[in-house]
Amino acid sequence: MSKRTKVRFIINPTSGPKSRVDVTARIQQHLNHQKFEYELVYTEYAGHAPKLAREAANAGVEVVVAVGGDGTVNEVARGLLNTDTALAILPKGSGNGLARHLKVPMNIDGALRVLNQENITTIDSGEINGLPFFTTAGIGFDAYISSVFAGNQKRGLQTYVELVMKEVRNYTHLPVKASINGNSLETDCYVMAFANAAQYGNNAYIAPLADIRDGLLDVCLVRRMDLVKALDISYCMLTKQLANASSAEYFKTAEQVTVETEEEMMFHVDGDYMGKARKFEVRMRPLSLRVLVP
Ligand SMILES: Nc1ncnc2c1ncn2[C@@H]1O[C@H](COP(=O)(O)OP(=O)(O)OP(=O)(O)O)[C@@H](O)[C@H]1O
Repeated sequence: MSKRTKVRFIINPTSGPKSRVDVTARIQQHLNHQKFEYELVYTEYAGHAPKLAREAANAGVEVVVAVGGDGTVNEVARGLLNTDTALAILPKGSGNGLARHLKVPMNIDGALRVLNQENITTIDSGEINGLPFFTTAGIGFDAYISSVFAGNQKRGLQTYVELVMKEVRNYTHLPVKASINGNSLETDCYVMAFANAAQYGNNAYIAPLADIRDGLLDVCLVRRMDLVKALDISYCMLTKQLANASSAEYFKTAEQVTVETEEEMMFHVDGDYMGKARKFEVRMRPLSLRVLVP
């Protein structure tokens, strides 16, 4: 028998809805065992997955599978950056932005079929204040929502939408100084989203023009918010029209974006709240991660 590909599944037991499919049984049933030899490891705490992924890469494991949502994908992918080991995704979160962008099926069996095909491409990643992101990062309202969502007992899309509807009136813009494509900009900022992939997850397209292999950062700025704009932006996100919407401004850049604020602003990385800062430096790392795609 020819040499089998080594695969490590890194499973976040806390991610996704409570009623979950038995992932290990599905792997046993649907993985092509003639092609792959595999092991399963479980994360024991937040921040464990990068170590588990890097350890696998150093040991010559060819594919590491993130079993979880975008937070888990971020942690696993971080550990694999600039290595020969490829990332695969078994989506188990509520948003699954990177998996959706890459057209990985949302069901475990379909995602395992993608794994079995072993079709690999290389994608960009982004970095905000030195922290890697693969889907989106952002400052302002979306980070505020991720901070509130993190403390919420209930998860899922409905909870998320309810939270956004409630908090959109409570959150207010802050003045920022930004440098984008060599232009200085003094503006109010309700939200500034930095995108590698086109969507936040759940088919909410914050950056419909994003190409994950073009080396470019897509930036979406909403200066101020009111109810009419909130409805327009929601509609445009769901219909992939945000790049042309009057309520938002959209840029693509190959250069570093710098944003400075007097007052600390919250930021997130792939939907996980990261804290506050007064200065943000955002850049791309072109073609820095190998991934399995359909
Ligand atoms: N064993 C663990 N215990 C507690 N937290 C963990 C553990 N393993 C990973 N985490 C943390 O859980 C966070 C959320 O995981 P993930 O995004 O995969 O699931 P989710 O929040 O259910 O999905 P979504 O983001 O799509 O809603 C990760 O960022 C990670 O830091």
